[in-house]
Amino acid sequence: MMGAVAKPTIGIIGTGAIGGFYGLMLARAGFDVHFLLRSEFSAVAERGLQVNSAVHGALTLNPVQAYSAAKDMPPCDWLLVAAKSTSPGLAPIIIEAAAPGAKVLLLQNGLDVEDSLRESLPDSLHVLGGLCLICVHREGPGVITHQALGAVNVGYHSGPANDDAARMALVEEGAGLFRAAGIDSQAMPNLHQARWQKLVWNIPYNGLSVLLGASTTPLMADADSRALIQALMAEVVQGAQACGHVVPPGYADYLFMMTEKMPDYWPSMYHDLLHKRPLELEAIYARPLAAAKAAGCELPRIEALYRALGFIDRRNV
Ligand SMILES: NC(=O)C1=CN([C@@H]2O[C@H](COP(=O)(O)OP(=O)(O)OC[C@H]3O[C@@H](n4cnc5c(N)ncnc54)[C@H](OP(=O)(O)O)[C@@H]3O)[C@@H](O)[C@H]2O)C=CC1
Ligand SMILES: CC(C)(CO)C(=O)C(=O)O
Repeated sequence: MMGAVAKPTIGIIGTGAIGGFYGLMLARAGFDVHFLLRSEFSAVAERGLQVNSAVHGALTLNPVQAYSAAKDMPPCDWLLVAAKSTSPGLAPIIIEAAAPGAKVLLLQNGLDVEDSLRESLPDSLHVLGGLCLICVHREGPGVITHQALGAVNVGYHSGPANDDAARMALVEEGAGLFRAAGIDSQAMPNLHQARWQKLVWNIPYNGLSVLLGASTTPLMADADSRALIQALMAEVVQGAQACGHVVPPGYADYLFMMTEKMPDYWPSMYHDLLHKRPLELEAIYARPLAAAKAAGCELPRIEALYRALGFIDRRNV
């Protein structure tokens, strides 16, 4: 008789909107999920996590296996890293919570976010990237609003898997966790390319929400902001292509139309502005600009947006 396959132990590093939402969904699906928190630790330890979802209804998880220090967490087979790309010192935390040969899945926006983490992690750990196509934000301590979408697409970055079959097996294992929790998840054969593609949305909307103080509905209702969004999207496509990546024809138009159908949405960068947290400018703007420049491609509109955001970010203390 075949023995039952043990479910992996999952650690959430950074239980905010993304970590809280996916962690809660995985825990409710029966996975053993352990949540690392910082400012919201006491609230979540006392009252649990709550997700008010326009897709799944009102969901709660109480009690929560909550931790204020990684050293107290059990060794985790999968670590879902959902702290912002601006959060310093994640590598030692990950190392403390990782089981031998653990899979570290970085659920952040931006380009090359895995590269900087990889440098500080032991070779024995796998690093994967997850692209979250979702609209979630923190409403209050342990309370998350989920407005729309939800998929996580997974790709392999680096680590001990030394051939395509081994890498794809791990990607499928990661995608399988989300699917088991009722979340759509596709395997991405080229993580770097997929990160460029996601920037076609994040570069215009994240930055313009901060610069113009506007959510997606007003941005999509005004002729000037529409033109600006489309011009910025076209530059991201140009940058991706200069770096050798394929962006399918019509992809920017598809994202533009998708945004028209989305409920009114404030991108996560706007929430950072509001709460006086650092903006994710390095990952979402500086790295793509530098990569395009190195490939001989100037992106003047994105550069102007980046400089304006830098000004705002430095004064937002
Ligand atoms: N929100 C969204 O809809 C989407 C977000 N993303 C990306 O996902 C990533 C996460 O975003 P989001 O969930 O919105 O951000 P949040 O600010 O809601 O969550 C980040 C969480 O990480 C915690 N954290 C940071 N550093 C540490 C640490 N050292 N130890 C423990 N906890 C820590 C924060 O704690 P504290 O409470 O102390 O700040 C916070 O709870 C970003 O890269 C974002 O761009 C991608 C797609 C959609
Ligand atoms: C809104 C959406 C779906 C765009 O890709 C998103 O995932 C984000 O805010 O980063």
